[in-house]
Amino acid sequence: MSTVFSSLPVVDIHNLKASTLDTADHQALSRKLYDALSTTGFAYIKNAPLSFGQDEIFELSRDFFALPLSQKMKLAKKSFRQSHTNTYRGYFPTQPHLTPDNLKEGFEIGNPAADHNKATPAKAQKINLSESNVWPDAQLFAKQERLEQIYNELQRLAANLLSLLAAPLGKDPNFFSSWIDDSLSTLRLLHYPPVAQTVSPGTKHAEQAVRLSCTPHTDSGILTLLHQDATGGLEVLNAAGEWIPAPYIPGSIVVNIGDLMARVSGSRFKATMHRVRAPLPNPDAADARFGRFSIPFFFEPGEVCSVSIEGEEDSIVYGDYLRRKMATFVEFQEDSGYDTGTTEE
Ligand SMILES: O=C(O)CCC(=O)C(=O)O
Ligand SMILES: [Fe+2]
Repeated sequence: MSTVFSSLPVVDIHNLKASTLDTADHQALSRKLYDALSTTGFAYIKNAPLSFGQDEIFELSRDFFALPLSQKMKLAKKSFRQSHTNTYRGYFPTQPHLTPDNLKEGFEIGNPAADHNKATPAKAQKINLSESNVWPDAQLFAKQERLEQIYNELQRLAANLLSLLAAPLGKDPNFFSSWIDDSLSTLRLLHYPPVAQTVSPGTKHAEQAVRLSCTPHTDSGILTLLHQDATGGLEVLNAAGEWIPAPYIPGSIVVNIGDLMARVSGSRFKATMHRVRAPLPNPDAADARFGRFSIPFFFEPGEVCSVSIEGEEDSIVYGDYLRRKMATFVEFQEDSGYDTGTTEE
């Protein structure tokens, strides 16, 4: 359980830019991050060493989602288009018929440098966790290479943050190193279309009238690095049961802990519940189809990585853990509502 916070801590990580951190700076930064993640489970980080900013990453994301649905559906995962071979990476459309309070479309990519020919357990399973990425035609979307660079930078940043956390957790400095090999991290572009806020008759409490586009959840994995646009709507649950807004702070990204990392840390790190309020229609927007955009990067270990859990004798094989979790994710349920046989739209 997190603490009774009323705002989220901000941690300036400009020191990370220095290639060799002096020990005192390193320890101070480790401590600040540790304090944030062991109380609220969430923090804004500022001055991250990234080559791209808010404007670039969201322009790129808008370009993707502005593609016609027929083009995006060419990249749809097999659960939406049975004739497709991509089971894990690619596009998922909104599913208003299944989840009106989870109204989002997304595009997911994995490690661009992964060796897809390597034999992994995934090949024999329904969902291939190590499959290659799928991309729109380059004439329609020219940003594949840039997105791959962004993936690599976020992966490096997550690995650096993890290495800062090893010492305060009392772990060996290389404790997280094996998690980087063949990592299954996911970069997920998300778009939440605008939703008219209709309050059902008889709704007494403001809380019941809240329209959501992402239902309350904890992230399942290790560490999430989230870029969000300036629309607002992300809220984080404190220990008193209050939803605390986590609006965009210019120049920041949000970092939060997932369930597995909470276990690895012997519950010292908190995997805190969060949700996203549905964005309102904005008649002044340049494109009225657009509501909110966000880009979580989920840092994840490799499929065969053995993750040791504090206080538990047996370690967990990450791929097995992920498959069990995925059985509960709506984007991975078969959705015949989208399939019109084998014909492409
Ligand atoms: O869109 C957001 O701000 C949060 C998304 C999120 O929590 C998730 O994808 O796990
Ligand atoms: Fe989340």
